[in-house]
Amino acid sequence: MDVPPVGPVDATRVPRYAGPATFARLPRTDEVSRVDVAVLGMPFDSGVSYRPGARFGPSHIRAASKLLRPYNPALDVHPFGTQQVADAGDIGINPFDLGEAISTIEGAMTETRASGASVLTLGGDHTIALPILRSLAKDHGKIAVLHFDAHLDTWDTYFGAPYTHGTPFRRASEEGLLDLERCMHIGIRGPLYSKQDLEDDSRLGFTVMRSDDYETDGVARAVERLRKRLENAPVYVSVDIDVLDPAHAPGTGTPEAGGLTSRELLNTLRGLVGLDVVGADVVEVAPAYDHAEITGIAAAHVAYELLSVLALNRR
Ligand SMILES: N=C(N)NCCCC(=O)O
Ligand SMILES: [Zn+2]
Ligand SMILES: [Zn+2]
Repeated sequence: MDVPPVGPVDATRVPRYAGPATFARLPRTDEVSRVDVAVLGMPFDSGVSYRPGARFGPSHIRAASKLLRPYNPALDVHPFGTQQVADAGDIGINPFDLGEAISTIEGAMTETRASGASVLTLGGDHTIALPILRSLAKDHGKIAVLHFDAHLDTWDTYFGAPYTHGTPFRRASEEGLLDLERCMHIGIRGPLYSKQDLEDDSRLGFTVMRSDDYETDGVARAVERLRKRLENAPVYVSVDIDVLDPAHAPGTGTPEAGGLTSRELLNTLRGLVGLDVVGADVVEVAPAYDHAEITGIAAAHVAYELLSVLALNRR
């Protein structure tokens, strides 16, 4: 790297509560000559089945990211120091036309990646994972999805509608975008529509590490299982913030009791170092139901750990 990357604004010189409004106070993509990782906001929630509001997720996560510091001791890495991370802003997505929204998202994803940048997406509801996977599969072939969520999101339709936040991974599987031997959910819990949901899910390519499995097996076993499942494949990491217990993430649209702690989630993400992570998202942050930025802070830290993994993988 000839020119050193531009890092965050120095908090010892410009107070954190002063601008800029970018993720972690990083530069915008148009302020730097090279971008290794773009943080891209997708304010969109027309796919939700219950509480709306994830369209305000990107700005909430950015606001909650102001306190992040440059060095991550847990992974011994400077996530903004060894790669150029920059904020690509939000894309304008049609809230009234789902078909157009999905094609806008795929187009923006492909365009942002065109110069070789990896993309970390701030959602938005979980519908956005489908067009993101369509874009990634064009370059990487079949993708291994590591999906952190209380929900399977492999359901078929709601009100007959095929594109919703509860159905992206079923569509992705049907479209041949997924490596059916290498996808995994982490954090699944709560009531389903029927037992058949789990049978369909397995046929669509997923194995399940349940939220309850953390009680008996813990983080180390989770990391062992996911590494075995996802090695030697292009990995997409999708983090629905409702994978966390509502105590750790109240600000979300379809909360389920009995979830992961933020410590369990962050530690599990640290176990991804060395896997071929080709993209990631943090979705379903709905600030209207948040308190004291609890959910925003959790999401910002999830993004920070993902950026740390990308930084280490680049070495
Ligand atoms: N992807 C999220 N967060 N939720 C899906 C819930 C679908 C349902 O209402 O059953
Ligand atoms: Zn969910
Ligand atoms: Zn989800």
